[in-house]
Amino acid sequence: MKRIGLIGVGEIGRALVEGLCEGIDEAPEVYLSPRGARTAEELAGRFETVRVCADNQAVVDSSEIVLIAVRRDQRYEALAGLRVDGDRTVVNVMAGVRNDELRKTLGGDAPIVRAIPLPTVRERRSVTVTCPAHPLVDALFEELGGVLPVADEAAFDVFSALTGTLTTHYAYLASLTGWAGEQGIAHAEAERYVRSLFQGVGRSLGDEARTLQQLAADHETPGGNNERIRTTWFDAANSAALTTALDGLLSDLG
Ligand SMILES: NC(=O)C1=CN([C@@H]2O[C@H](COP(=O)(O)OP(=O)(O)OC[C@H]3O[C@@H](n4cnc5c(N)ncnc54)[C@H](OP(=O)(O)O)[C@@H]3O)[C@@H](O)[C@H]2O)C=CC1
Repeated sequence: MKRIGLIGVGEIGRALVEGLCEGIDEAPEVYLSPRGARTAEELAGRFETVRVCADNQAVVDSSEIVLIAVRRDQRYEALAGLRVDGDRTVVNVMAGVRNDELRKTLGGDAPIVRAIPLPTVRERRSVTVTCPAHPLVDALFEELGGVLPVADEAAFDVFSALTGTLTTHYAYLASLTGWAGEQGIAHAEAERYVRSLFQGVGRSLGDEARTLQQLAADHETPGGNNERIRTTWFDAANSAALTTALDGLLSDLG
């Protein structure tokens, strides 16, 4: 049975513990840092294999894999004086902290793997990008919905940039709803309809036999309404603006 430690039991930490333990017969042992006390206590109360440790070093000492899930600026305090030797593996989930930066803050010579878990690990439905590949860590994320190991942090940054597009998607749907409201449609009706439209998109994305281009083509009548909006709104200028925003984000991540 795996022993997993978690330093930083906040939003993503909770999602990871729930994904690892909820409804699992042989859940791993999970050791939590004491900070984020309310969440840590609640998780330990809910899951038999979850325990809260006295301090962060006790988390390390109890675990084979140690996930570091504090905020970037909290890492100095969280990791001060901590030693993680080579018989353990560290998973760095902090956005914007490269593995070599973390290495400088962390005592010991444990291998460090970077990862981007998303909140849907809670339902074991999220593909997690890791760097570099590591058998234990990749097996852990495989159980949480899948793993996508990449060769270097330059590739990792490209995937990080993609995760930055999620809330824009919700804002786009809210804009569609707002536009319908301006045409006199009741907000609740517009929102219900937009949600239903795009839940259909979500389901069709699960059909991996068709490429994204095929899915778009299959939903579009030549000369029809979808083609009209795609070509008049998502035109060359709009597409170039998206590329510029992603390029800017990528260069800041690097
Ligand atoms: N939220 C997300 O969807 C994702 C987040 N991440 C990354 O995960 C990290 C955490 O994000 P998120 O969960 O949203 O943040 P939260 O603020 O929700 O959680 C941070 C947790 O760290 C705890 N903490 C602070 N200082 C220490 C310390 N010295 N020792 C132990 N624990 C400490 C906090 O405890 P207290 O409440 O007591 O201050 C809190 O529980 C970030 O680096 C973020 O970039 C990565 C992928 C997705």
